[in-house]
Amino acid sequence: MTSETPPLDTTPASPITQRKYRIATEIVTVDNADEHGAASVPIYQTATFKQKSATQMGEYDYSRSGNPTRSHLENHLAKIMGAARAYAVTSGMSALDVITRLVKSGDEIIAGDDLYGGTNRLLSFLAKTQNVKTHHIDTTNSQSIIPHLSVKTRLVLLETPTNPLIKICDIPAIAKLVHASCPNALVVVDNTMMSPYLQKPLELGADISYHSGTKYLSGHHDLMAGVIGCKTDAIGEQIYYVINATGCGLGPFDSWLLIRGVKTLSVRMDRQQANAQRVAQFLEDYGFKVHYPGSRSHPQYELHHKMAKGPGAVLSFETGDVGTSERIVEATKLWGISVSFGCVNSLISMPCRMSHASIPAHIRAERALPEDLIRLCVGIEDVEDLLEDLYAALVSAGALQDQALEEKLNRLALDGRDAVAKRKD
Ligand SMILES: Cc1ncc(COP(=O)(O)O)c(C=O)c1O
Ligand SMILES: N[C@@H](CCSC[C@H](N)C(=O)O)C(=O)O
Repeated sequence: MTSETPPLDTTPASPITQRKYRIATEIVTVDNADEHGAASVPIYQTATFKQKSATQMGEYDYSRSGNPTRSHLENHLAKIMGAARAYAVTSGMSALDVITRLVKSGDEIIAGDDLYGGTNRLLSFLAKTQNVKTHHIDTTNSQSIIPHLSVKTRLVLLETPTNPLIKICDIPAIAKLVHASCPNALVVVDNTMMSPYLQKPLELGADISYHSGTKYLSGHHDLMAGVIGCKTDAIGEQIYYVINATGCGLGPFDSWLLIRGVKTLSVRMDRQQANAQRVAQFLEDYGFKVHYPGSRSHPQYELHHKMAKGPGAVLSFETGDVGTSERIVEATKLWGISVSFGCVNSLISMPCRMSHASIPAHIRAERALPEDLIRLCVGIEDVEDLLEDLYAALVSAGALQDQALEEKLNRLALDGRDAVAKRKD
């Protein structure tokens, strides 16, 4: 697709009320006017497109510039994100890379003090190599942005909820402050944790909303992708220019996989967050400090629910001891030890050892990121199995006392060792 081609109108409406379909319907309804009536969007696995003549160019010429499978995905994403334009690129980091290319040497970025480790790494790289300074602030206090706003401010980069401390910021309030004093600044929201099903930053005042499509949008950890949604065509033009110039557009097969994955977003998310709610409650009942916007104890519970339709399925909790946390993570069986989130399978990780290990230890300490923090990404399994597995891990790690279960777990471990020894004999 060329930068001039407007997205297809993919906004069907209810025949009775004439209003836009509800988000769960929009998510699963991928328009596909295929000439053969293919039920699934075809994969245009091609680098080039033949032209009618030397002077008459078709809609597509080269897949770096545009590909019909990617266009289908992008039109669909624009619809569900409420974006004028949406673009699909090769990873979430690639999406942020494209966005930060709108920043020039001497400009400044304002970002949170709790944010994904890879984002922190890219911002540090820009500071070292491009003379682009980032001010890291506590985004939970909207006013804390004011002293840093200036003519140099080009991007204000927000996560809400943040990864991994699940802090919430007030998108409308911050966007208002930024737009009032810095007309050239763009408010950019990393909406990976929520997905457009739960939260639509562009409708809350953001100029750009982006996602790691690797996570909820695809849902199965079988692809890497990034998605950029733009509030206006003018911003979309700038973003498209960078994508075409740098060549990071998503390939046809991954575009197809992402179309397939996104169709089940609402059912996955409903189930995942229902499970997460139970897991958060379970941990709170045992006295752990839990970070989850579905918990009434979350300091910004009200604010989060003003902006989002649900709490999502990522939560973190503290045990008070790094060794205990390591033992818990290693004792789980159903919860896979893995970075990332948004997958249908449940995952457990220690951010300071894994996803946020690239943030130097002294900066993690300055930003009060607890070293013992455990992050849970809750999947679609039967929640009773998830709770039993977590309970057994907490007991076996010594975080909870249950002598009968401890003895049983020890017996099972010994039986297991005996069985292995017998097999070797
Ligand atoms: C909040 C958040 N944003 C962006 C990214 C980057 O996405 P990707 O891994 O697809 O590059 C990640 C994780 O990797 C993330 O957790
Ligand atoms: N080795 C990777 C770690 C990726 S972390 C992925 C995800 N965003 C998460 O929060 O778990 C890296 O250093 O980038």
